[in-house]
Amino acid sequence: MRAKALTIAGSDSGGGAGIQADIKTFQELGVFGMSAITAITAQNTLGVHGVYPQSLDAIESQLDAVLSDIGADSVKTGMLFSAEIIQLVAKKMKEYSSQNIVVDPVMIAKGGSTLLQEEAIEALISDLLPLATVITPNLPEAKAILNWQDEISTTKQMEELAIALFELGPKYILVKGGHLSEGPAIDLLYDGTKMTTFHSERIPTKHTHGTGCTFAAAIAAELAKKKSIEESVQVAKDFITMAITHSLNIGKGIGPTDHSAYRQYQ
Ligand SMILES: Nc1ncnc2c1ncn2[C@@H]1O[C@H](COP(=O)(O)OP(=O)(O)OP(=O)(O)O)[C@@H](O)[C@H]1O
Ligand SMILES: Cc1ncc(CO)c(N)n1
Repeated sequence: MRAKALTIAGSDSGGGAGIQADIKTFQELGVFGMSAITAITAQNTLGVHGVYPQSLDAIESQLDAVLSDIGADSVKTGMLFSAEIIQLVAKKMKEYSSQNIVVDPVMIAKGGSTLLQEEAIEALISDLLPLATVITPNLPEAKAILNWQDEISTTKQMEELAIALFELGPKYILVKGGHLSEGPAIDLLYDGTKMTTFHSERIPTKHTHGTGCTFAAAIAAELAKKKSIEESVQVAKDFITMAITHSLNIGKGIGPTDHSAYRQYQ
Protein backbone atom coordinates (compact mmCIF):
# COMPACT_ATOMS: atom_id res chain seq x y z
CA MET A 1 0.00 0.00 0.00
CA ARG A 2 1.15 3.54 -0.73
CA ALA A 3 2.76 5.29 2.24
CA LYS A 4 0.84 8.38 3.37
CA ALA A 5 2.18 11.52 5.04
CA LEU A 6 0.31 14.46 6.55
CA THR A 7 1.72 17.96 6.85
CA ILE A 8 0.27 20.34 9.45
CA ALA A 9 1.72 23.71 8.47
CA GLY A 10 1.21 27.13 6.95
CA SER A 11 0.53 27.79 3.29
CA ASP A 12 3.26 29.71 1.40
CA SER A 13 1.65 31.36 -1.61
CA GLY A 14 5.12 31.66 -3.16
CA GLY A 15 5.34 27.86 -3.36
CA GLY A 16 8.82 27.37 -1.88
CA ALA A 17 8.16 26.68 1.80
CA GLY A 18 5.33 25.50 4.07
CA ILE A 19 2.56 23.21 2.87
CA GLN A 20 3.59 23.63 -0.77
CA ALA A 21 7.20 22.53 -0.15
CA ASP A 22 5.99 19.60 1.94
CA ILE A 23 3.50 18.28 -0.60
CA LYS A 24 6.01 18.62 -3.46
CA THR A 25 8.59 16.75 -1.41
CA PHE A 26 6.17 13.96 -0.48
CA GLN A 27 5.23 13.57 -4.14
CA GLU A 28 8.87 13.48 -5.29
CA LEU A 29 9.64 10.75 -2.75
CA GLY A 30 6.66 8.62 -3.80
CA VAL A 31 4.49 9.26 -0.77
CA PHE A 32 0.82 10.26 -0.83
CA GLY A 33 0.67 13.78 0.64
CA MET A 34 -2.14 15.32 2.71
CA SER A 35 -2.44 18.63 4.52
CA ALA A 36 -4.02 20.53 7.38
CA ILE A 37 -3.44 24.26 6.91
CA THR A 38 -2.82 26.18 10.14
CA ALA A 39 -2.37 29.62 8.58
CA ILE A 40 -2.37 31.19 5.15
CA THR A 41 0.63 33.40 4.43
CA ALA A 42 0.84 35.89 1.60
CA GLN A 43 4.47 35.29 0.76
CA ASN A 44 6.96 35.55 -2.07
CA THR A 45 10.73 35.55 -2.48
CA LEU A 46 10.90 39.02 -0.91
CA GLY A 47 9.21 38.02 2.34
CA VAL A 48 5.98 37.50 4.23
CA HIS A 49 3.36 40.11 3.37
CA GLY A 50 0.49 38.81 5.48
CA VAL A 51 -0.30 36.05 7.99
CA TYR A 52 -3.86 34.75 8.32
CA PRO A 53 -4.16 32.06 11.01
CA GLN A 54 -7.05 29.67 10.49
CA SER A 55 -9.67 29.14 13.18
CA LEU A 56 -9.20 26.23 15.60
CA ASP A 57 -12.42 24.76 14.18
CA ALA A 58 -11.05 24.83 10.65
CA ILE A 59 -7.81 23.15 11.73
CA GLU A 60 -9.54 20.52 13.86
CA SER A 61 -11.97 19.74 11.07
CA GLN A 62 -9.13 19.19 8.56
CA LEU A 63 -7.30 16.88 11.00
CA ASP A 64 -10.44 14.89 11.78
CA ALA A 65 -11.31 14.54 8.10
CA VAL A 66 -7.89 13.17 7.17
CA LEU A 67 -7.08 11.10 10.24
CA SER A 68 -10.51 9.51 10.80
CA ASP A 69 -10.66 8.21 7.24
CA ILE A 70 -7.34 8.00 5.40
CA GLY A 71 -4.82 7.93 8.27
CA ALA A 72 -1.15 8.89 8.07
CA ASP A 73 2.04 6.81 8.33
CA SER A 74 3.90 9.96 9.36
CA VAL A 75 3.01 13.51 10.36
CA LYS A 76 5.14 16.59 9.83
CA THR A 77 4.44 19.86 11.64
CA GLY A 78 5.71 23.23 10.43
CA MET A 79 4.32 26.71 11.12
CA LEU A 80 1.89 26.36 14.05
CA PHE A 81 1.71 30.07 14.92
CA SER A 82 0.02 30.04 18.37
CA ALA A 83 -0.13 28.16 21.68
CA GLU A 84 -3.79 27.28 20.99
CA ILE A 85 -2.94 25.67 17.64
CA ILE A 86 -0.06 23.72 19.22
CA GLN A 87 -2.36 22.45 21.98
CA LEU A 88 -4.97 21.40 19.44
CA VAL A 89 -2.43 19.58 17.27
CA ALA A 90 -0.99 17.77 20.31
CA LYS A 91 -4.49 16.72 21.41
CA LYS A 92 -5.27 15.32 17.95
CA MET A 93 -1.94 13.48 17.69
CA LYS A 94 -2.83 11.71 20.95
CA GLU A 95 -6.46 11.08 19.95
CA TYR A 96 -5.39 9.36 16.72
CA SER A 97 -2.24 7.74 18.21
CA SER A 98 -0.16 9.32 15.46
CA GLN A 99 3.26 7.76 14.83
CA ASN A 100 6.42 9.08 13.17
CA ILE A 101 5.87 12.71 14.15
CA VAL A 102 8.46 15.10 12.68
CA VAL A 103 8.31 18.49 14.44
CA ASP A 104 10.02 21.30 12.56
CA PRO A 105 9.82 24.08 15.18
CA VAL A 106 9.40 26.89 12.66
CA MET A 107 9.62 30.28 14.37
CA ILE A 108 10.82 33.04 12.06
CA ALA A 109 10.85 33.29 8.25
CA LYS A 110 14.15 34.16 6.53
CA GLY A 111 13.03 37.81 6.15
CA GLY A 112 12.34 38.08 9.91
CA SER A 113 8.53 37.63 10.06
CA THR A 114 7.06 35.81 13.04
CA LEU A 115 5.65 32.37 12.21
CA LEU A 116 5.34 31.32 15.87
CA GLN A 117 4.29 33.76 18.58
CA GLU A 118 6.97 34.03 21.24
CA GLU A 119 4.60 33.05 24.04
CA ALA A 120 3.80 29.80 22.18
CA ILE A 121 7.28 28.35 22.78
CA GLU A 122 6.15 27.11 26.20
CA ALA A 123 3.27 25.14 24.66
CA LEU A 124 5.66 23.72 22.07
CA ILE A 125 7.88 22.47 24.89
CA SER A 126 5.15 21.17 27.18
CA ASP A 127 2.66 19.73 24.67
CA LEU A 128 4.32 18.85 21.39
CA LEU A 129 8.00 18.03 21.95
CA PRO A 130 7.23 15.02 24.18
CA LEU A 131 5.15 13.51 21.33
CA ALA A 132 7.81 14.04 18.66
CA THR A 133 9.71 11.22 17.03
CA VAL A 134 12.25 13.78 15.86
CA ILE A 135 12.58 17.57 16.08
CA THR A 136 14.55 19.49 13.46
CA PRO A 137 15.51 22.91 14.89
CA ASN A 138 17.97 25.21 13.16
CA LEU A 139 20.44 26.90 15.49
CA PRO A 140 18.31 29.99 16.36
CA GLU A 141 15.29 27.72 17.03
CA ALA A 142 17.33 25.37 19.24
CA LYS A 143 18.61 28.36 21.22
CA ALA A 144 15.11 29.86 21.57
CA ILE A 145 13.65 26.57 22.88
CA LEU A 146 16.43 26.28 25.45
CA ASN A 147 16.59 30.02 26.15
CA TRP A 148 20.34 29.99 25.47
CA GLN A 149 22.01 33.26 24.55
CA ASP A 150 25.51 32.01 23.57
CA GLU A 151 26.72 32.29 20.01
CA ILE A 152 26.91 28.77 18.48
CA SER A 153 29.85 28.33 16.14
CA THR A 154 31.19 24.79 16.66
CA THR A 155 29.87 21.23 16.32
CA LYS A 156 30.78 20.70 19.99
CA GLN A 157 28.25 23.42 20.89
CA MET A 158 25.70 21.83 18.52
CA GLU A 159 26.17 18.58 20.48
CA GLU A 160 25.46 20.42 23.73
CA LEU A 161 22.24 21.81 22.21
CA ALA A 162 21.18 18.31 21.10
CA ILE A 163 21.82 16.83 24.56
CA ALA A 164 19.81 19.57 26.27
CA LEU A 165 16.93 19.28 23.76
CA PHE A 166 16.77 15.51 24.27
CA GLU A 167 15.79 16.14 27.90
CA LEU A 168 12.55 17.75 26.63
CA GLY A 169 11.20 14.39 25.45
CA PRO A 170 11.60 13.85 21.68
CA LYS A 171 12.89 10.41 20.68
CA TYR A 172 15.54 11.93 18.39
CA ILE A 173 17.04 15.40 18.00
CA LEU A 174 18.34 16.67 14.67
CA VAL A 175 20.17 19.98 15.05
CA LYS A 176 20.72 21.65 11.67
CA GLY A 177 23.93 23.55 11.07
CA GLY A 178 22.82 25.48 7.99
CA HIS A 179 23.12 28.69 10.02
CA LEU A 180 26.77 28.19 10.98
CA SER A 181 28.61 31.02 9.30
CA GLU A 182 31.15 28.88 7.44
CA GLY A 183 32.35 25.32 6.76
CA PRO A 184 30.34 22.36 5.50
CA ALA A 185 26.58 22.09 6.14
CA ILE A 186 26.60 19.73 9.12
CA ASP A 187 23.55 18.30 10.88
CA LEU A 188 23.71 16.24 14.10
CA LEU A 189 21.30 13.43 14.97
CA TYR A 190 21.15 12.44 18.65
CA ASP A 191 19.26 9.46 20.09
CA GLY A 192 20.14 9.92 23.75
CA THR A 193 23.42 8.05 23.51
CA LYS A 194 24.87 8.34 20.02
CA MET A 195 25.60 11.39 17.84
CA THR A 196 25.48 10.79 14.09
CA THR A 197 26.79 13.47 11.75
CA PHE A 198 25.39 14.23 8.28
CA HIS A 199 27.65 16.34 6.05
CA SER A 200 27.45 18.13 2.77
CA GLU A 201 29.43 20.86 1.06
CA ARG A 202 28.06 24.34 1.75
CA ILE A 203 26.52 25.47 -1.54
CA PRO A 204 27.22 29.15 -2.26
CA THR A 205 23.72 30.39 -3.11
CA LYS A 206 21.27 32.83 -1.58
CA HIS A 207 18.33 30.85 -2.96
CA THR A 208 17.49 28.79 0.10
CA HIS A 209 13.84 29.66 0.72
CA GLY A 210 12.11 26.66 2.27
CA THR A 211 15.16 24.50 2.98
CA GLY A 212 14.04 23.64 6.51
CA CYS A 213 10.50 22.66 5.46
CA THR A 214 11.77 20.56 2.56
CA PHE A 215 14.32 18.76 4.70
CA ALA A 216 11.80 17.88 7.45
CA ALA A 217 9.20 16.80 4.87
CA ALA A 218 11.72 14.46 3.25
CA ILE A 219 12.42 12.88 6.65
CA ALA A 220 8.66 12.42 7.19
CA ALA A 221 8.30 10.87 3.71
CA GLU A 222 11.00 8.28 4.39
CA LEU A 223 9.68 7.50 7.89
CA ALA A 224 6.26 6.93 6.30
CA LYS A 225 7.95 4.30 4.10
CA LYS A 226 9.15 2.56 7.29
CA LYS A 227 12.79 3.56 6.84
CA SER A 228 14.92 3.91 9.97
CA ILE A 229 15.62 7.39 11.29
CA GLU A 230 19.26 7.25 10.08
CA GLU A 231 18.21 6.17 6.58
CA SER A 232 15.46 8.80 6.52
CA VAL A 233 17.80 11.63 7.50
CA GLN A 234 20.40 10.51 4.93
CA VAL A 235 17.82 10.54 2.10
CA ALA A 236 16.57 13.94 3.32
CA LYS A 237 20.12 15.29 3.38
CA ASP A 238 20.75 14.08 -0.20
CA PHE A 239 17.35 15.47 -1.25
CA ILE A 240 17.93 18.95 0.22
CA THR A 241 21.52 19.13 -1.02
CA MET A 242 20.36 18.40 -4.59
CA ALA A 243 17.46 20.86 -4.20
CA ILE A 244 19.82 23.65 -3.02
CA THR A 245 22.42 22.84 -5.71
CA HIS A 246 19.72 23.39 -8.36
CA SER A 247 17.87 26.16 -6.50
CA LEU A 248 15.77 28.46 -8.63
CA ASN A 249 16.60 32.08 -9.38
CA ILE A 250 12.95 33.12 -9.62
CA GLY A 251 11.42 36.25 -8.11
CA LYS A 252 13.41 39.27 -6.96
CA GLY A 253 14.60 37.97 -3.58
CA ILE A 254 15.50 34.63 -2.00
CA GLY A 255 14.43 31.98 -4.50
CA PRO A 256 13.13 28.49 -3.64
CA THR A 257 14.98 25.20 -3.92
CA ASP A 258 14.20 22.78 -6.74
CA HIS A 259 12.14 19.97 -5.26
CA SER A 260 12.48 17.93 -8.46
CA ALA A 261 16.31 17.96 -8.50
CA TYR A 262 16.76 14.74 -6.48
CA ARG A 263 14.65 12.79 -8.97
CA GLN A 264 16.07 14.51 -12.07
CA TYR A 265 19.78 14.59 -11.39
CA GLN A 266 20.77 11.89 -8.89
N1 LIG B 1 24.06 26.70 1.69
C1 LIG B 1 23.81 25.45 2.01
N2 LIG B 1 24.46 24.43 1.39
C2 LIG B 1 24.20 23.14 1.70
N3 LIG B 1 23.30 22.76 2.62
C3 LIG B 1 22.62 23.70 3.28
C4 LIG B 1 22.82 25.10 3.02
N4 LIG B 1 21.98 25.83 3.82
C5 LIG B 1 21.29 24.92 4.54
N5 LIG B 1 21.67 23.65 4.24
C6 LIG B 1 21.12 22.41 4.76
O1 LIG B 1 19.71 22.46 4.54
C7 LIG B 1 19.01 21.80 5.59
C8 LIG B 1 18.03 22.79 6.20
O2 LIG B 1 18.76 23.58 7.12
P1 LIG B 1 18.53 25.10 7.49
O3 LIG B 1 19.42 25.33 8.68
O4 LIG B 1 18.72 25.95 6.29
O5 LIG B 1 17.03 25.09 7.86
P2 LIG B 1 16.10 26.27 8.30
O6 LIG B 1 16.91 27.42 8.75
O7 LIG B 1 15.15 25.67 9.27
O8 LIG B 1 15.36 26.63 6.98
P3 LIG B 1 14.15 27.70 6.83
O9 LIG B 1 14.77 29.04 6.81
O10 LIG B 1 13.54 27.28 5.54
O11 LIG B 1 13.25 27.51 8.02
C9 LIG B 1 20.08 21.29 6.54
O12 LIG B 1 20.43 19.96 6.18
C10 LIG B 1 21.25 22.22 6.28
O13 LIG B 1 22.48 21.65 6.66
C1 LIG C 1 4.37 29.02 5.65
C2 LIG C 1 5.81 28.97 5.97
N1 LIG C 1 6.27 27.98 6.75
C3 LIG C 1 7.60 27.90 7.05
C4 LIG C 1 8.49 28.85 6.56
C5 LIG C 1 9.95 28.79 6.94
O1 LIG C 1 10.75 28.59 5.88
C6 LIG C 1 7.96 29.87 5.73
N2 LIG C 1 8.77 30.82 5.21
N3 LIG C 1 6.63 29.90 5.46
